Amino acid sequence: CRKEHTADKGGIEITSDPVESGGKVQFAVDRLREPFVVRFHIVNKGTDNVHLTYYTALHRIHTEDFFSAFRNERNKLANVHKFFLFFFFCLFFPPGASYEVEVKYILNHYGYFPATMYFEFCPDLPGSVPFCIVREIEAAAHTPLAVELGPVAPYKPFRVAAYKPVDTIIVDGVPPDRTNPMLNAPFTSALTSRGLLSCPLKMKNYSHRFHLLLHLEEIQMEVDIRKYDLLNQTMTQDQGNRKLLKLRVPGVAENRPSVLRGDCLRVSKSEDTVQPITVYTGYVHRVELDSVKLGFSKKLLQIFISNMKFNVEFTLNRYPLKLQHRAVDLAVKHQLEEVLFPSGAAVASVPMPKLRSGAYLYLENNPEQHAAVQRIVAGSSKPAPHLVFGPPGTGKTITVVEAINQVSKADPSARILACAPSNSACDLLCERLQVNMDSHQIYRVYASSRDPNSKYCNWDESKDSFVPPQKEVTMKYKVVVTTMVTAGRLVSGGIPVGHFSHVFVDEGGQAVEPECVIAIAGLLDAEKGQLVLAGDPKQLGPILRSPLAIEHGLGLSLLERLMRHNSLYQKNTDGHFDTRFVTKLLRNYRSHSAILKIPNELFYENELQVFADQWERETYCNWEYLPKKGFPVIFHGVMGKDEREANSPSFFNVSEIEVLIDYLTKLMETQGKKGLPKLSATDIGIIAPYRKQVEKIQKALRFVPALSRWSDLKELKVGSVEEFQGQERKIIMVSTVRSSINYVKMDRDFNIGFLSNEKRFNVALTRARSLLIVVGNPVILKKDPTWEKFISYCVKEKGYTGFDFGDVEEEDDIVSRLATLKINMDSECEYSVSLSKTAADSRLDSCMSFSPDFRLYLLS
Ligand SMILES: Nc1ncnc2c1ncn2[C@@H]1O[C@H](COP(=O)(O)OP(=O)(O)OP(=O)(O)O)[C@@H](O)[C@H]1O
Repeated sequence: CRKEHTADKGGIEITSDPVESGGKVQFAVDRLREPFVVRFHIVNKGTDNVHLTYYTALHRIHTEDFFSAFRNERNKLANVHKFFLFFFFCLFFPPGASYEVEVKYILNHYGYFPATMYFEFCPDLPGSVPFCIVREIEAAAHTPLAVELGPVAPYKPFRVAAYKPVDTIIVDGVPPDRTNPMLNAPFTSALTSRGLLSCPLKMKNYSHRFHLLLHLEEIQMEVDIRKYDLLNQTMTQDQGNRKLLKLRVPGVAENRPSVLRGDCLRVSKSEDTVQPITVYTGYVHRVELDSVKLGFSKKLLQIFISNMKFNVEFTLNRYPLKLQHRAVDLAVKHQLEEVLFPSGAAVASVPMPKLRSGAYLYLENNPEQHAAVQRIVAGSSKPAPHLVFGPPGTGKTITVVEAINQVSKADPSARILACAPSNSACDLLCERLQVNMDSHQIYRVYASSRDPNSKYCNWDESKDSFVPPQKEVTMKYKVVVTTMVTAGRLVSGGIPVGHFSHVFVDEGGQAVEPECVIAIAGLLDAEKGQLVLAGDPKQLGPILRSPLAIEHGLGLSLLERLMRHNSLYQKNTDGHFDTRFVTKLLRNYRSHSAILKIPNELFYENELQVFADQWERETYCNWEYLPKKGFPVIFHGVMGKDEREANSPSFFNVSEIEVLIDYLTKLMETQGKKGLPKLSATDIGIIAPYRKQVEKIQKALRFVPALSRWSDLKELKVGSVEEFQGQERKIIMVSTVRSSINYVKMDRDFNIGFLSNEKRFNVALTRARSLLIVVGNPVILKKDPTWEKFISYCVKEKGYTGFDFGDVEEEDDIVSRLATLKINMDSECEYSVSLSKTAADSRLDSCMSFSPDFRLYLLS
């Protein structure tokens, strides 16, 4: 369809200066606010008379930025137009005649400004049908930084291999040391009754139902992973270890596909066609940004030569799934009914203890937090779990940390397991625990794929690697911190049931129930153990692939299930929670009220109260670069381009990075002046939804000399929303990247990006204490109702700056014009449209969003 539109036809030929390629005229504008001219030469090379009936530009650039002049061959100015209007006239084109259209670009901002030129012609013959020729224009204004960050190679997507059943011989490879061999057991369960899925979850059907849901999820994962299979790939010998082969896997850093150390891939030589085909399994020894290092059998290494082509199949890592299957079985075996389906019957009345002095005893200023810690120390909900829930920044993690501290002080024999779904959340727990507890008492257990950053952990210096936690060593520590999945290793390692008197789970809303149960079943005593779950169901939840598993409740965390379906955790008739079981926190100690306003309105019924320290939250209220003093939120509108490079599927947007770097430089220049505090790189966090953008931002941080004045620049955290869940920074910058509407569906399908994901929006926008800067394309983001609220709020409060998208009102003018027109499209489509106002609205709205392909699609 696009080719059809951009093709010359009817004898008319359109060339341009700068020269177009494939219907696209691309050029860079060196200086802002200076005109750049694109010339279109229209020649009738045919034998018939033709009329140019109208031409127009579809775009959203401010009218002052873009206008055209129309000249005939004697260079006389025929017409000067400002675009954003449709031009109707009838220009006679006899054979051999030529005209020139000049389009002048004046860019006021750095960024990427696309437009589509649309010319319509009609042959001068009775009954003839009009036709159109389209040219796309892409104007870009970039700083040297953007040039440095631009694509290293044009994007070339990987070809998806079609599945063909073949007869194979498998040659096993060499796994890395200490890989748990408990992987890839055969898929056993028979998918039985639908009834099992439709009846309510009970202890009786607990394991069966979760086995079934987990298998449904696994089937979908199997289907999804096939999409990443690769054809005709070469591998290289690793320079450091010649026994390993390196394979490029673009997207691996973004879990597309998800590959971890110890996983295995299957490769076969592309030239092998005679069956049975030999398939070599390679074990992943190391995952890098866009490649993996694989250990194969000698048999492959002996025949390996460079440039040898391979077909590659990814396989699913079943380890976390197997642990979840085992956990739900153990839950039944160890009769955890009063923990997972508490009735409250066995709850004893216990006195509230007096708390000992501790680092976080400022919790005394908050009666809910203080009481929660007391109740946890007393074990007042036992054996039922105690839930701590509340919106962002209300001190859930601090309450958990202080409760751990107080429990360990009150009972020297207490042994505590502290878990969270992600490593970053576990690291935060460790960091905060160490404020008040002796580091010798805390043991951080890492999975083998992690870098060590804690002194007391399962890192073996002599082996330069993580080792499985030794039972005797682990049991000596008062507090063990690990992710829920890695907690499964404690069960495998033989830590006895009841060793841990307490299990604390932070960010409990982020894990599916069987994942959470890994840290409980086989570890916690069903009667004497105390489980504490903290989290916020409105923040990031579990990531699942199977629509069927989601439909039947696998997406519900244990925390959320208890809150929704168990009366102990619901408000009683007087509208209050039973505080023996539930603590609801509502005082936000983190952020300025302007930062919280929209999330509070959208997700928390305005219940959230601002309690953050006044000096801290208002630190940036007078910053000279705020669009409005007193409102420490900036939405900086950027007309960027979401690009990809080489064959990585991940996106980046250099125009947004330029703006981020500009703000960072301004923050650096102004720190310590005019009442602003000195800043360290750890005070700032940058959130981006795609791995490539994270990588490019990190590169930009190294590129800008001014920023090297921050000696701890490496500590400036750049990461995904998932990596920021539970975290906070004085200043948070968010780069939304998305600038083309036609990638939005992809975001939804792969569960990436910011759009169409309220929870990600909520987490990203509630991390800042005193300054929040969001950089993005308002026109695209506004299509999402949540973002539309936030952007309108920023505009209304005068926190909006950057590219002027205020022309949207003017669209109404065009829409009304359109509405009155009968538009004849090209002969292929052969339809005349009389647009109604509403139809025109939606058509034009879509036309005006920046994707050229999409606009062309609509035109057709
Ligand atoms: N009672 C309190 N008084 C003063 N500051 C507090 C209090 N409780 C928590 N804080 C501070 O508030 C901030 C947010 O706390 P915390 O990270 O525990 O919140 P959270 O509810 O876990 O947040 P999130 O939902 O984002 O994970 C921290 O800086 C913490 O030190």
